[in-house]
Amino acid sequence: MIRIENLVKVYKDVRALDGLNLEVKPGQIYGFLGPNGAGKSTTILSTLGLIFPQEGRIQLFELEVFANGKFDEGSLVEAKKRIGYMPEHATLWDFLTPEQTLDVIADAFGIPRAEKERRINELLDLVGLKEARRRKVGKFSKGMRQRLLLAQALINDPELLILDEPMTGLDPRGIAEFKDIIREQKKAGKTVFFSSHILAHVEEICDTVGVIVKGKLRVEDNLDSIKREFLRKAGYTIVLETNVPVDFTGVEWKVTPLGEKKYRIVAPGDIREEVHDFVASRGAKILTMQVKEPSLEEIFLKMVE
Ligand SMILES: Nc1ncnc2c1ncn2[C@@H]1O[C@H](COP(=O)(O)OP(=O)(O)OP(=O)(O)O)[C@@H](O)[C@H]1O
Repeated sequence: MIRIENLVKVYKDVRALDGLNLEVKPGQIYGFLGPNGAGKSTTILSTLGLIFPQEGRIQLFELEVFANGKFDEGSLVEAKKRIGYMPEHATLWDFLTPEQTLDVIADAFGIPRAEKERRINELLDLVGLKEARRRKVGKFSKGMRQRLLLAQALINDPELLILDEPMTGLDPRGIAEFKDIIREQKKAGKTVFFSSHILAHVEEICDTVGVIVKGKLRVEDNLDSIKREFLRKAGYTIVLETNVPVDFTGVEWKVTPLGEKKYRIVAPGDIREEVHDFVASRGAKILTMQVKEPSLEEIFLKMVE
C-alpha cells in the first residue's frame, strides 16, 4: 500500500529523512514509532505530496507518485482519493457540530446527498459521537476531537488510513477506545499506518512496527520478533555448585565465588549453552538461573539511544 525507497528530505540544515525505506502491506496496522524529531511527520507529509523531498521513490497502491525528484500529480490525485488522512495538528470548526463538520467534508469529496446522510450516521456511530452529534465542537474534550478527526478521515471510505500521532494527548481510556476503532478498521479490510512517539500506543494492535531514528528506519518487524531479538541479549545470572573452579573466559562475564564450591556467574547475554557444557563435562550442578528480560520500553529506549 505504501512503499518508500531511499527517501531524502533536507530542510535548510536539517537532514530530516536520510535514505528512509519502508513498506506497508495491505491489511496491516503499521505503527510508525520514533522519538520527537525523528522524521515521522516529514515522512507522512512527503507521502501525501504536502512537502517536497529531494530524493527517493514513493509508491502508493500500484501508483508511483514520486520519483526522480518530482511528484506525478495525476497519480497523486488518484492515490489520495483512496486515502484518509488525519494530520497531527488539525483544526476543527469550533462553532460547528460533528454532524455539520462531516457534512462540509462530505461535500468537499462530492459525496451524493443520500449516501452522505447514511455515511455520516455510520461514522458518528463508529467513533462514538452519536449522542454529541448536535453539540458544538468548541466544547469537546481532546478525545472527542480526535474521534471527530478520525471520522473526517474516513468520510471517503478510504482503503488506506494515514494518521499522524492520533493518540497523543488521550488518556488511557481514550487510547483503548481509539485502538478499538482502529481494530474495527482492520476488520473492515482497511490498511492503517499511524505514527507515535509512545511505545504503548503501538502495543496490542500493530502487526508491524517500524522504528525511525534520525531519518532512517532502524527496525521493521512485529513486536514479538523485536522482543525476541533483544531477549537474546537479556541478562543471565546462574549459580553453580562445582568441585572444580569455574574458569569461564567470556570477557563480559562476571564470576564471583560464593563460599565453598559455589559460584555466581552474571552475563549480559545467553550463556546457557556454555554453562551446560561446563556442567556436563565437569559434573557440576546448576543451583539457580535467572533471566532478566528487558521490557519493551527498555528495548525501545535502547534502539533510539
Ligand atoms: N519546516 C521545517 N523547517 C526546518 N526543519 C524542520 C521543518 N519541519 C521539520 N523539521 C525538522 O526535521 C526533523 C524531523 O521533524 P519531524 O516533524 O518530521 O519529526 P517527527 O518525528 O514527526 O517529530 P514530532 O513527533 O516531534 O512531530 C526535526 O529535526 C525537525 O526539527
